[in-house]
Amino acid sequence: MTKVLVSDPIDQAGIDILAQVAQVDQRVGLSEDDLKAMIGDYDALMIRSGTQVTADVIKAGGRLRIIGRAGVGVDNVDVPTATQQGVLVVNSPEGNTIAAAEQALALMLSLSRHVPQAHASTMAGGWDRKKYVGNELYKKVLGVVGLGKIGSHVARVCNAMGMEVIAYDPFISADRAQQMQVRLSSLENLFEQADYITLHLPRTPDTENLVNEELLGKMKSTARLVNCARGGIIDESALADALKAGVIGGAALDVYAQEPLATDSPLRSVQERLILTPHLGASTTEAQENVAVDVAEQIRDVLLGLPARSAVNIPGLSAEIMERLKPHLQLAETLGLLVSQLSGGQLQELEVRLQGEFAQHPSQPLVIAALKGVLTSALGDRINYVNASLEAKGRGIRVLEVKDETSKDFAGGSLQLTTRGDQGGHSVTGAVFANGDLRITTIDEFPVNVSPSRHMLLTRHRDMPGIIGQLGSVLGEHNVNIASMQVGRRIVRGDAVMVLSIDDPIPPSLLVTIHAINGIKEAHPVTL
Ligand SMILES: NC(=O)C1=CN([C@@H]2O[C@H](COP(=O)(O)OP(=O)(O)OC[C@H]3O[C@@H](n4cnc5c(N)ncnc54)[C@H](O)[C@@H]3O)[C@@H](O)[C@H]2O)C=CC1
Ligand SMILES: O=C(O)CCC(=O)C(=O)O
Repeated sequence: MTKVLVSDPIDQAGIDILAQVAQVDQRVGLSEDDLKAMIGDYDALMIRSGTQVTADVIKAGGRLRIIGRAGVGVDNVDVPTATQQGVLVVNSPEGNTIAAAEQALALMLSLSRHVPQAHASTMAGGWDRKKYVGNELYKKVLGVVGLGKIGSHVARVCNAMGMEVIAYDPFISADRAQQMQVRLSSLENLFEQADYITLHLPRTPDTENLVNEELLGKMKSTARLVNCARGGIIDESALADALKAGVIGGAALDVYAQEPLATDSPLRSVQERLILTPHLGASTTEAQENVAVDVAEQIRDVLLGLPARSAVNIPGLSAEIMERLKPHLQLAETLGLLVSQLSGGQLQELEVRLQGEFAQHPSQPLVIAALKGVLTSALGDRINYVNASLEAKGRGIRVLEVKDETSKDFAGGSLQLTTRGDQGGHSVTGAVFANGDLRITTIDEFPVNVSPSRHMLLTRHRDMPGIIGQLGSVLGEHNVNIASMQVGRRIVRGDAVMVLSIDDPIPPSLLVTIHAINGIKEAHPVTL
């Protein structure tokens, strides 16, 4: 029975999708130890930001195939360990973009018009119209740090509100910024010039405490800072001090270095000019339904053996590419399986050569598929698209990618895999024919035209009378049925290869007999 554990509150629409293919257990509020004890029974885990999916949790998930994060940030998942263990991590990169952007806008407006403070004062019986005089956003300078999905939506809305928008994002081109009517700036400049600063970047080792005492000191004394991105990007003690000393005009935070916010956090001692919300950026009905459906659909698809559209730990392998390149990926994996079984021994290098039209496809997914095939013989089910590159690297296998657009061997091009290792090397080529059929087109230097089949026997032998007959007899005597047979050779009575598709695997004792046939130089049973 396929089982999914849901360990954070998830919209019912997502649960209904998961229930189409699995037993769904909802257990909110588990400790790390509880999770470790339970995870071994589950094929998938669905979370929001509340669950910490640590390395130990992932390692305890013996049959865990996918972790779905109903949201953007995967900083509560140990992604490197998931990758190493071959566990796919998916998220919902766009489901809560608008919600988070609107939370930042709500906080900016709340800061400029003192909405929470005025509300509290009025509820307490007051009627203070002087104390809560605010400022307009119109014609003010907004500094956006991180001009990605959320940052650019904030920029668009604020442009429409008549603000001048500047941005700092080292990964965005000036052209792209210009299209959004945003002027790029240095981080220091932005902090000096802006009346409002809003953060929309990820928390990484580079961005931790990025907004520190020094940067806060550059802000105008009237300027206001909003963080709806991630806690830990702002040094919270330095911010508390800056607010108390009037170094900056105000701040509004939705996210914190430690969540829930510690009772003794220095932020709690700031009396004025600070608005705090408990990580509500994604908490709209619409966003929660979007992310739940988006991630549940991906979990369902992966459990059914289909690709996920927003995989975090398979770079370059989107669902769209998986679908478009399906036969090509199958070919790469099949050739990988084939060449690794021909090669044996310790592999040191794999060359992936994309020839003719093949060279126009993105190479990274094809390389990953080839590596998956190559490593399957050694690692079986443990290897998948998630961990293939990492496992290859860990084994010291050098991967070379070659694109040769000039090759004209087949209309759709061809793919060649060549191994080099302690037992020499082998090379196989294949193509995808118009109807999606896969063909093996060369084995080492010999041309062949073979459809891959589950069990095969490949020999390298001297091209001389009697060998084919003898091999056929030996297989017959051992009750191994031959489905098809083909010989490839370059010169008469030189070396040749024989490719047999057989209905049954070759037992080891039979292989010894085959090797003993005069003229047979190599014999490789292959399972694809
Ligand atoms: N408060 C909440 O509930 C929510 C928070 N988030 C958080 O919001 C943040 C932004 O999310 P998206 O816009 O969807 O991500 P995104 O990936 O579309 O954009 C992030 C941008 O930050 C930029 N960036 C990276 N390093 C930077 C640096 N050192 N300095 C400046 N810019 C840098 C990137 O180039 C990118 O353009 C993420 O941290 C995400 O986890 C997202 C959704 C809800
Ligand atoms: O699940 C949540 O409410 C948090 C959303 C969030 O921070 C994210 O998607 O990165």
